[in-house]
Amino acid sequence: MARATVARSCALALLGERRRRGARARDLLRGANELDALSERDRGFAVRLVMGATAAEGELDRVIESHLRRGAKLEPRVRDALRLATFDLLYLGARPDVAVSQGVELVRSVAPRAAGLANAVLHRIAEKDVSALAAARDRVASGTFDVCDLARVGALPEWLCERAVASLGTERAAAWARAALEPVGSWVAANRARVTRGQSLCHMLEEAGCEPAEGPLPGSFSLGAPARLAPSGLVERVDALPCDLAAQEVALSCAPAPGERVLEVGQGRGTKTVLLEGAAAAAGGPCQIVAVESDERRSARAAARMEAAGIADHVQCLCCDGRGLDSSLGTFDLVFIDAPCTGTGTLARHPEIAWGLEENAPERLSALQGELLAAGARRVAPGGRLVYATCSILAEENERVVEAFLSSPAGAGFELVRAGRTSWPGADTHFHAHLVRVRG
Ligand SMILES: C[S@@+](CC[C@H](N)C(=O)[O-])C[C@H]1O[C@@H](n2cnc3c(N)ncnc32)[C@H](O)[C@@H]1O
Repeated sequence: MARATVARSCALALLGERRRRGARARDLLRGANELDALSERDRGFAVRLVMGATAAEGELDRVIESHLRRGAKLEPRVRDALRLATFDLLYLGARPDVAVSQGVELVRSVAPRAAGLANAVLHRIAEKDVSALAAARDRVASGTFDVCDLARVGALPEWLCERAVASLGTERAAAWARAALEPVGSWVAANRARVTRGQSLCHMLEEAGCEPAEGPLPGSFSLGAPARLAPSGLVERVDALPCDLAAQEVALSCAPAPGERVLEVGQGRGTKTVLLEGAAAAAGGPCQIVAVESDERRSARAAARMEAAGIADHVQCLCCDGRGLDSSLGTFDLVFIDAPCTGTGTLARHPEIAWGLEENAPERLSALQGELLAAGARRVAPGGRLVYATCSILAEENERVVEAFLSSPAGAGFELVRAGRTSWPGADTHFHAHLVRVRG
């Protein structure tokens, strides 16, 4: 009897740990000692399995349950093993006999008595669902698909696919769904506010064994060996900022001039704050940023990060609600709203998002987004810029929010300069809209 491979066994252990600790897959994988014992290849496979089985969770359960007796209950660790095997079978193109026998062995390793059930279920999936998915893929490729096909191909909830089609049109929605389970690139940005170190980041990344390659944006690098980044200390010292190309594009598109006053709403951990300071520094000198974040822990972490980045003298971190900004803050040359959103442009990087979202999340968030935009607009100086950004693909969080703002009293005196989504292959999708205050 073949035993489950070491990569699959490791993936099963990690999936179980994730479930027990309620941890996010990415956080768990970052600190997982189990992975260190694996070869580079096995490590990559185990990571792919954990990320994929998490991202596809709801669809894998639908498929598995369609072959169980009604009301049958699965032990959580048996379900984990079946999810891994089903993901392998359907989405990684494993040879069916290999995926089935490996899945059975995985189940046997945690619950020997469930091996027979696993064998029956996985055989049925191999017989029925592999060809059904291939047919759905063909229809998506030829543009003759419906929402169910899109949901199967991307292992996504149908309601989300429906909204993606309404927001993006069929062609871009198909590309978005197909990319949902694909691994994304590992990108870093240089801290360009720290000029001497920023200039040699490529060298430092090489020395750390990260295999950097220069990216298409100033200070951007893709990493061939991203696992080497954490131990290098470059992130801790804020020489390098782990940051997808789409997020880098958004920050660079705002590029404050030296000496400008900037208000950032939704600072999070401060990645874009450093990028904004870096853009100003590259243009000749620092800008002055007031960065607002409502989450206390994040705000405190951002403040510490600004110290480590060497820009604390130019950045004031405020923990408060961006909807109630104090007028004593004055006005700003640039107000940048990095709005909380569904994150539907980052599914491949954040595998919990798709099946964790409630159907009313876009509406709930768009109300908050509109309020943040209106409050931020009040702090824009005459002639100043207002930039609204999300990492969502959905029109209700993007275009609709900007349109509602422009047609409301808060939007009087603002003009839309440009708006659109980022479109780097193998990267996240962000939305950014640039407005100017034309009247006082
Ligand atoms: C898209 S994330 C920010 C990402 C961050 N700017 C970066 O570059 O890493 C949005 C942030 O807005 C914060 N937020 C949510 N509601 C807010 C509110 N009412 N006022 C201020 N910040 C808020 C969230 O806590 C979250 O950190």
